[in-house]
Amino acid sequence: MARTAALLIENHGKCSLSACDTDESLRSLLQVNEGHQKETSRMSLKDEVQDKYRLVAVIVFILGLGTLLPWNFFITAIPYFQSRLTTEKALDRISELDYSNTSLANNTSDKALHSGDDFQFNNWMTLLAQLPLLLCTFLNSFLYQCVPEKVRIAGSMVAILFLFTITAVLVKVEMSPQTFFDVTMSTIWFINAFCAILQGSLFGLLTLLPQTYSSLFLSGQGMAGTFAALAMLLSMSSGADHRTTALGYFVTPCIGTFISIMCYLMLPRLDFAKFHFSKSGSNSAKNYELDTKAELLQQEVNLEAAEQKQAMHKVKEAEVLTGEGAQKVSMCAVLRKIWIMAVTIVLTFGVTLSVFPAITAAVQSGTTDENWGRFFNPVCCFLIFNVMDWAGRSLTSYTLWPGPDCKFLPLIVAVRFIFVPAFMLCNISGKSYLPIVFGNDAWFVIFMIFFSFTNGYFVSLSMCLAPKKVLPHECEATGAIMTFFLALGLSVGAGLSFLFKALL
Ligand SMILES: Nc1nc2c(ncn2[C@@H]2O[C@H](CO)[C@@H](O)[C@H]2O)c(=O)[nH]1
Repeated sequence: MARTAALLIENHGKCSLSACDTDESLRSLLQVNEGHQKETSRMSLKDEVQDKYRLVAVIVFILGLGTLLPWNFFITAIPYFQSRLTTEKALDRISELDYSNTSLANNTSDKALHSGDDFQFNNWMTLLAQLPLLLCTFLNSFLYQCVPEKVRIAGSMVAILFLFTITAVLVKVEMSPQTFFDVTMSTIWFINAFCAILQGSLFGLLTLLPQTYSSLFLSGQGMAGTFAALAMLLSMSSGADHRTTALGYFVTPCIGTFISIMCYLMLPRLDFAKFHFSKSGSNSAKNYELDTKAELLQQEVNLEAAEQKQAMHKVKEAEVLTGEGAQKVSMCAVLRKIWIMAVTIVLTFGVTLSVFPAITAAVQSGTTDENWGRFFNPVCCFLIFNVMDWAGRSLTSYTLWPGPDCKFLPLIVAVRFIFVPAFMLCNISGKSYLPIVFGNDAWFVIFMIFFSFTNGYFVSLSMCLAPKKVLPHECEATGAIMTFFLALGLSVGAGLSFLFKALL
């Protein structure tokens, strides 16, 4: 190992010397070489600092779950919001009627109850959740320089907790449907704005931890939807009345967010996190370089003599790359390399959000079984979506088909557009233009399984393949660009949902 370390230092010198010949570059090269002694002790320190009991891993998973709680708890509760808006709107209309004409009263109240979506709640909710995500992802890229990370993360979580508490309290407060709609939409806007700042800041923090922790964070995000669907099913099966059920349901994310805050506050106390977070922003590029070498060195210990040659090649490659790291990263150059992945994620989320949840949540069971009718939506729409979405994301741990060089990926993903008419032709009441072709519940379940699985798979695939198309020093920029396109895809889909709803 010592011999390899010496070779590395020698190599580093040669490589960097050929790459740079100005005084400044030579000075920085000397600094880097001076740092090699520190590097060796850092490497041994890294060996010692372990994630005890995998506590940091668990906390990162919970934080991931916490970031997508707001979006998932709001979409899963669509029937609650609609029932509140619909019933009260219907009552409003009934009170405006001339009660001497009973049959008219019956007809109109029936119509009002069935029109259900007078406020276009699903569409507005989707749009007002995703637009702040897009805007605040932008905002966070400036905010991170002037607002400390602790304030952004802890502040956002406290704000989310406060807004969830308001939502839970509102369950028991009577108000006019219009006021209820306005207050709910404002809550959705602000809760998702804070959520975007939280998500962006946590992604930034995660770059300081080993890569497996980013996967755990994404996994936690994937579990948030399942958590919300299970919370809904549990509160529904408690047998309590509608309002108490909704109250129990909205108290769950309050507890979840509180636990996330506690977890975040615990994080800097853990040695493993302390060690990684001590890397300051300015040092992170250098530390990345050191980490890469430490990992290469560790790998080499176990290599046979023949394999060592190959490993040295890898080291040289890393040296060349870190040499280039000193150069400025051009966003346009990175975008040119990853545009296929960017288009893929926009198309995937564009198709998904254009029907989920705006149209899928309006699909009803074709059976007459009242009990199944109540559970149809939380189970067949939300639980299936979230479990299969998570399964699709997980599959990318085993395969990354069709690989980073496939030029047809956007075309393959565009095939998912077929799900849009498929869902539109399902059992949705009150349609004006389209017939019900897929009235059987089994059709909806089959569509949902393929729709959600491919969503999870292609989202994760594009996020995993993008960094493979760029050099290591361009990875951070790649992450930022992909996060922007992820948010863009969600917003485009949310906007399209209005069009598809109007075509029903
Ligand atoms: N990563 C990420 N995915 C989101 C966000 N909002 C909605 N989604 C995804 O949108 C889909 C529909 O809920 C699921 O795959 C969610 O994970 C967000 O803020 N971040």
